[in-house]
Amino acid sequence: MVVAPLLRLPQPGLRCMGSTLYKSQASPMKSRIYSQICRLGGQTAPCFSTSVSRWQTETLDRTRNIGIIAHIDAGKTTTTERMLFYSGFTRRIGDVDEGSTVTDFLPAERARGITIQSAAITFHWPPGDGAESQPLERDPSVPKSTVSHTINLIDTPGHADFTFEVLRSLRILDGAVCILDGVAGVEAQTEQVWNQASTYKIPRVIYVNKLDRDGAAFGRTVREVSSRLAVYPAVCQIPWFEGGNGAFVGVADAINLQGLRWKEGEDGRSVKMMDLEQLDAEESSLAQELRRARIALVELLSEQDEAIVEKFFECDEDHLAVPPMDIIDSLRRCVLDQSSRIVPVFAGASFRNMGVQPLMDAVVNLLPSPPEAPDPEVSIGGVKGGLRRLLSGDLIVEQNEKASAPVKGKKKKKAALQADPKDAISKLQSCALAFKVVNDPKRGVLVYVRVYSGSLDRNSLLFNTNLHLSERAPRLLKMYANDAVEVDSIPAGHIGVVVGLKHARTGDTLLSYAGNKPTPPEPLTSLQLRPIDVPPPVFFTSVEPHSLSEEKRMQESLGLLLREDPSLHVSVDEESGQTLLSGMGELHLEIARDRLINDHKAKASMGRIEIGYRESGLGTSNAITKIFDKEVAGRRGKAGCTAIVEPIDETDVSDLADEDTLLAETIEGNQIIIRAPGLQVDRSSRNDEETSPLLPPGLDPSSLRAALQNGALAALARGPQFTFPMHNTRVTLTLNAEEHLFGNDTTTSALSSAARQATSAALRDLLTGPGTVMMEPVMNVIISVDEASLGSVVHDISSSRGGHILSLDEEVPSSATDASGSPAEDNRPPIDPKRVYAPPDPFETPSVGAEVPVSASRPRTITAKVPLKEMVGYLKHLRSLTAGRGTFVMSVDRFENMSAQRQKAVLAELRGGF
Ligand SMILES: Nc1nc2c(ncn2[C@@H]2O[C@H](COP(=O)(O)OP(=O)(O)OP(=O)(O)O)[C@@H](O)[C@H]2O)c(=O)[nH]1
Repeated sequence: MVVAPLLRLPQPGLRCMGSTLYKSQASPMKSRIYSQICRLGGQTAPCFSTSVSRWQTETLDRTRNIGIIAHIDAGKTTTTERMLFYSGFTRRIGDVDEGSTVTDFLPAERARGITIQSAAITFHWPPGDGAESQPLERDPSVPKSTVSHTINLIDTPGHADFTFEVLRSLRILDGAVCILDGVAGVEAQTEQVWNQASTYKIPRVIYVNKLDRDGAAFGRTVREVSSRLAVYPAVCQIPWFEGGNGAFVGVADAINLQGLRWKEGEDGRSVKMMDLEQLDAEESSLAQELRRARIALVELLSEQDEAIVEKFFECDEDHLAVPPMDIIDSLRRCVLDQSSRIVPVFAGASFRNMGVQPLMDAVVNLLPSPPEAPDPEVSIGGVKGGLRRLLSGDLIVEQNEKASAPVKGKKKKKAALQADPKDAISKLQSCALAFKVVNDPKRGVLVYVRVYSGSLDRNSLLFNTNLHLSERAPRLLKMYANDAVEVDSIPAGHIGVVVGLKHARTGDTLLSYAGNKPTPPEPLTSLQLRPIDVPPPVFFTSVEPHSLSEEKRMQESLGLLLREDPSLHVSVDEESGQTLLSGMGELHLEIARDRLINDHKAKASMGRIEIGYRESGLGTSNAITKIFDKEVAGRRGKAGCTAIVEPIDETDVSDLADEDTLLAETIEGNQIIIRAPGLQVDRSSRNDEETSPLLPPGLDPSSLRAALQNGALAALARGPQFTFPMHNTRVTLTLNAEEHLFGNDTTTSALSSAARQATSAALRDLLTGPGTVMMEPVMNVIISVDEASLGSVVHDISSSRGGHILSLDEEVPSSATDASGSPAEDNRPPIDPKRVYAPPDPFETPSVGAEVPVSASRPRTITAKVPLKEMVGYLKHLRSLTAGRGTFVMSVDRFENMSAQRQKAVLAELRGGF
């Protein structure tokens, strides 16, 4: 029984095995591995000692923080389960279809067979004690996969509704395995996730799975990789089909020039290995193809890597003679070099337990360790750049030079940056990104963190730069799916869990710093690791507790859900008192409902899931002044302000800020401008606090600003005519000290009420003048179909669904597929798939490797803009139009004004119910 790392140099004891099964041999190497397996077989999870003496930076070289990304159903969970099994982490292979997997451990995930939450798991490959147990020096003449590595694996979800879950997980990865379905090839969602990974410059390898299925086409998939993902596929393995077109039985390895054959029906731990001569005897056409694959591989690498060219000449220009170790080194250099565009491709059928161990070797051999990964982007005081540059002081120096001319409305931040930022940076002890918050029924709320610099220690005070508060980290854990071990610190480059945090949410940046101050020195308070913009939620539903006594518990559960997933939003409709939950998609809200009711045991029900329409003004309102004057909780409150509302297109507020501007900010599609002429705000105080001689004691400009902003936001949550939230609306609030401040009676709650009343009145004023309009979410839709169904799908989108077709290309414009909204890849020229090596697929003519077949099954991509309403339930319809082959992805493009006719129809439908 062998769980052998395969993509290594042939070992003396292994090389001679020829066509005998590994299992029956007893080389010294194998018996070492065997004893490890037996030992690991006796426990469900390998144990870390609580002292992390070797869990330090020097072990980082043997650590991989990787993720698996793919289209839904490509086989991520199935492959992960095999990885856990072969590494000795589990003793039996979990099955997605039976609901017994380790990674999909939420009840909702097991029930639906899809991955919803990303789970972080640590295991070792090759089996052993991971990075900690290894000698620090490595023999460079053998592959990295000959020594045990620590793999932190983040399983990312594949459904489009969970785009932000994917993005959040991607941010913390140093490398990724992209799994493709060998039958479906590169699908629309693969492109989407691929482009998201490109945004973060994540080095990747590709694994073509499901090659055991009828219709599997490795060669076609490889060519699609070049044409649709715009990278050069470096074919490292080719599939082994019995007799050329029979059952899938293994792979031929172009790096080591050997055949690997698994036995049908076994758990995959026994692998028959054969060298080229043996392969010639057993499967000669495969051996010939393997030679072609090796030549193509060396040729491709030579185009990008000088070192391999030298080796090639040293080997008398014989492609087959180049040593495997040189090829591995060259591949690694290309994978880590962002400009190379080379992506190694591997083959397998995880469900049949074939191909997973070589893939794990590739993870260790080819993907980067944390220090080799691209410098993570940070933003600090309005500047963006790499974390390593920030820590070395370069980023701040550069910014100081740029910041010498002050910019309107941003004086405070610039001033802070100029106040010896280098000194502040030197006080930074550690910074980490909370990438996942999970409510564990036994352990409480677990905050998964990736530490980027320093070491996050137990009991240290963590400042949350998103929430601007500090909390202590009482306990730290190293996680194994749903098993955990306590540790004293989590060093840079590693992933761990903080238990006991009360506030930290998914996506927050946490840092510890030297000194006893309650907040870190400026500009550290604004440090953000890889911030992401979350687009507005487009579906909503009401949540109702079963009884009044359940209200508190329901709100607590909702609070937890929001910490776990900040792309969910909760609001309360002021008039009806209803709690509304909004999210990115129907499935997103359905899952939230399941989690609330089944996992959090909240006694509540959810209403129908509806589209989140918006409302916007068609012109500018009159200036409306309101004075709030009322006794609240035994205390008189009096304050006033003037509001004007108007529609906007632009979201840039920097030009609107002047000396009198207290706030100019865009929040959720609306702008709030607060002006206070003559308030004489002094920003020069020693403690960096603002003051004004005109404000009553206990009120400072910062609380005045927050109170007015909250009031305006509350009013914007409900439009005057259709009661949908306002969008594309600018509210300008003006506070005149003489008329609107009333000494000690002016409290923050009175100011907030005055702002709310004035804004609401200005919104109502629109109805007697220009009026308002309903807005609807319009989606960027990318549909993948084959040539035969192209016509009917295009017709359906443009005539029945009121969509605009933007393009009918085979190439997908990468920016359109990037749900993060940022341009994904640079504009690199497309790659001609005809120039790419790919082995022939069964039943194809041998020349097919150079020829792209033009047939009815050629994949086509339709890019369109379609109102979200018309996309509800679209998948089912698309499947019926395309004989089950079509897939699509969509992301919010923008909210658009609706025509009077469409508005009338939608309102009638809403009143009458769907
Ligand atoms: N024939 C065959 N089926 C496979 C293979 N790998 C996975 N499957 C099946 O494909 C389906 C989807 O597999 P999963 O592992 O759940 O896919 P996933 O990518 O994790 O899906 P999500 O979690 O929903 O994103 C399951 O029914 C698997 O049994 C394979 O190599 N061959």
